[in-house]
Amino acid sequence: MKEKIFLIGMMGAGKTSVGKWLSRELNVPFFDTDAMIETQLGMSIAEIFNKWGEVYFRKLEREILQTFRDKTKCVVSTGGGIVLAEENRQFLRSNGRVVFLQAGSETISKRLQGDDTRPLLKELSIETLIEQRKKLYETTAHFNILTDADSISEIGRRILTKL
Ligand SMILES: Nc1ncnc2c1ncn2[C@@H]1O[C@H](COP(=O)(O)OP(=O)(O)O)[C@@H](O)[C@H]1O
Ligand SMILES: O=C(O)C1=C[C@@H](OP(=O)(O)O)[C@@H](O)[C@H](O)C1
Ligand SMILES: [Mg+2]
Repeated sequence: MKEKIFLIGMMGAGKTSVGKWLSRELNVPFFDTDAMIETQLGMSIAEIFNKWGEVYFRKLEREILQTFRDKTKCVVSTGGGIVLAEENRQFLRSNGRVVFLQAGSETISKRLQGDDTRPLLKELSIETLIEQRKKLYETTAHFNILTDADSISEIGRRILTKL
């Protein structure tokens, strides 16, 4: 593998889990944009949304993404809303291989049941978010992978065959 791999897709699609698996398999560093933001501020994503709001979070997210310009081989799991900014969509496509992890709303609801770490779900339904973002994920990614029926390692292996 010569390049950076960016995982995009809805919350609960498995970006963080599959990204960790891929980085272990490929023996390259793993990054998660949400974890990087949390470390930078010393606050959880939910706390950042609560205290500073989504607009500020998106600014941090854009800045964090830019730090990958100078990095080489690695796996990057992004936050589900990274594609909302045109600047990020362009950056992702021109700086690595972009994989859209796709999951249906039922799968996502099941996976995120009882989860209180994703503040946006308090305001918007999963269906609405999919509706708003599906096209953006599709046009940003080099290819997509359906994740509803497979385990994390199976999804990881399917990505490896397509890279
Ligand atoms: N393919 C899968 N099968 C079953 N559970 C999964 C799968 N992918 C992710 N999960 C579970 O769904 C939840 C959200 O996964 P996560 O990797 O954090 O997704 P994302 O980073 O895309 O929001 C976690 O509890 C994770 O264990
Ligand atoms: O879809 C979104 O807008 C968000 C997804 C989250 O990341 P995951 O996709 O890893 O859950 C996190 O960045 C934040 O809660 C906002
Ligand atoms: Mg994640």
